[in-house]
Amino acid sequence: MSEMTPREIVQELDKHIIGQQSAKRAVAIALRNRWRRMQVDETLRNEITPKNILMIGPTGVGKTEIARRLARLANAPFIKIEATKFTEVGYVGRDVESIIRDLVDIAIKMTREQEMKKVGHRAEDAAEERILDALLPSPRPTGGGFFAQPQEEPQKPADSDTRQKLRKKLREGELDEREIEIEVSATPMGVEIMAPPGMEEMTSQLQSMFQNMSGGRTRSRKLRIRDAWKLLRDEEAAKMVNDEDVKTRAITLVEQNGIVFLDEIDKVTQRSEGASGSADVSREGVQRDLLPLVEGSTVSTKHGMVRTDHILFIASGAFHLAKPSDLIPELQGRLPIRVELDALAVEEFVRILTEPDASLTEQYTALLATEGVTLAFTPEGIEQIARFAWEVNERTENIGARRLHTVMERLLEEISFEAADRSGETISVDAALVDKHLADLAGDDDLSRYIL
Ligand SMILES: Nc1ncnc2c1ncn2[C@@H]1O[C@H](COP(=O)(O)OP(=O)(O)OP(=O)(O)O)[C@@H](O)[C@H]1O
Repeated sequence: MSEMTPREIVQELDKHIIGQQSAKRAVAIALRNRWRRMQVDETLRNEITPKNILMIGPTGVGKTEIARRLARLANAPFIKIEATKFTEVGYVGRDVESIIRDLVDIAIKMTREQEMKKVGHRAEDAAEERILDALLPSPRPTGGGFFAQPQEEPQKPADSDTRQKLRKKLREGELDEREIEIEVSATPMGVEIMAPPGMEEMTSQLQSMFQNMSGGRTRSRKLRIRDAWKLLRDEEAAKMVNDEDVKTRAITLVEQNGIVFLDEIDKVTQRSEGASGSADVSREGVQRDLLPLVEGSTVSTKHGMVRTDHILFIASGAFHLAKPSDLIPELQGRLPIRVELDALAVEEFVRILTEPDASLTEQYTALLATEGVTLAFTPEGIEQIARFAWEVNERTENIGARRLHTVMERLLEEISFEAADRSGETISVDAALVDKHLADLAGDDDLSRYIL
């Protein structure tokens, strides 16, 4: 659990997202409240539910980015889902509980990766032994035991001279390209088991039944040592990680720390674009379906039951036509914190291009540096890019900061293509260069619509 104070959280978010202070503050408080909740005594703790957030703002201004970065800071499992997905043809009636199931899958993956990292060193040692065993015939008189299985040996034999030499070479990477034959566990059968809704727990039982049937079988593979090493390391790490532990921890992680980002919530209100007759019913139906999740219910997943009471929900929408008050009252009540995000103008675009960690200009500069080309952005050049992106947004469709990606790609297309032949050059991205590459698009709305 993150122990960062709201101020620290906002400072961290500032490294990636320009402006939008009230949204940053709201999510920072929500995160800190989780920590606070864990400090109060247990009876009270169970009563305290998160104050969910409704983010209101046009597309591409950082709503998702704020939530995603927050999740990363908090090491929280995170899922983004479009509320409208549940109104699509073919999806009608698709149970919204799948959001939680997907979130649990994400948490399992996160937890397993963390656990594998923890046993990393031990796994690397074990992999090294197995490679040495494959390189050196086993010292024991076991007949054809060329591929010894160290995990079954009660004690490690002392290194012989040759083994020591090989170990040294192996560590220095001298043997990387050499081929060896190793025994690896046969990949589990490609059986994907789908259980009917509500009976997801059955899937994991069936899955493990199938896995037992394939029962620890191995097959031998010929691989370069470099590849074999990775494979064996992962295999050893997987053996050291306890799946049941991972499951339990992942479920706790979801229950206590999970974040669900519900995008386009405004589109499932009655007043949303193109709303008519029967569509209204299904839109409101989606809100009704979502309500139990947000209010707190138990969802059955293939890894176990998950309570949703303490999951943080961040709903978001542009609310151009609909208003938050068009949501069903119960849902409005469950999204008590309202924050508005501002539309972005030229000034913000300039900052987005240059200030965040790994900003777009930094990314392109680094990419072209690999070709020996130095990109030098001048302040006027950046200003011009920002202005251009803003104008296209105004004239065609406002897609917020996303426009910067398409504009930058277009601007640097020629340079990217030729970079390999221009090693050693320094290219100044100034106002003149920006004009030269983008001028033909500047006056042509139709062309802009297609290209940018
Ligand atoms: N204020 C900002 N600062 C830095 N980058 C931003 C900002 N706003 C948007 N971006 C960048 O623009 C892209 C799109 O932003 P984001 O996904 O947050 O949009 P959004 O507001 O959630 O829109 P939508 O509701 O359509 O999903 C991201 O790559 C993000 O990095």
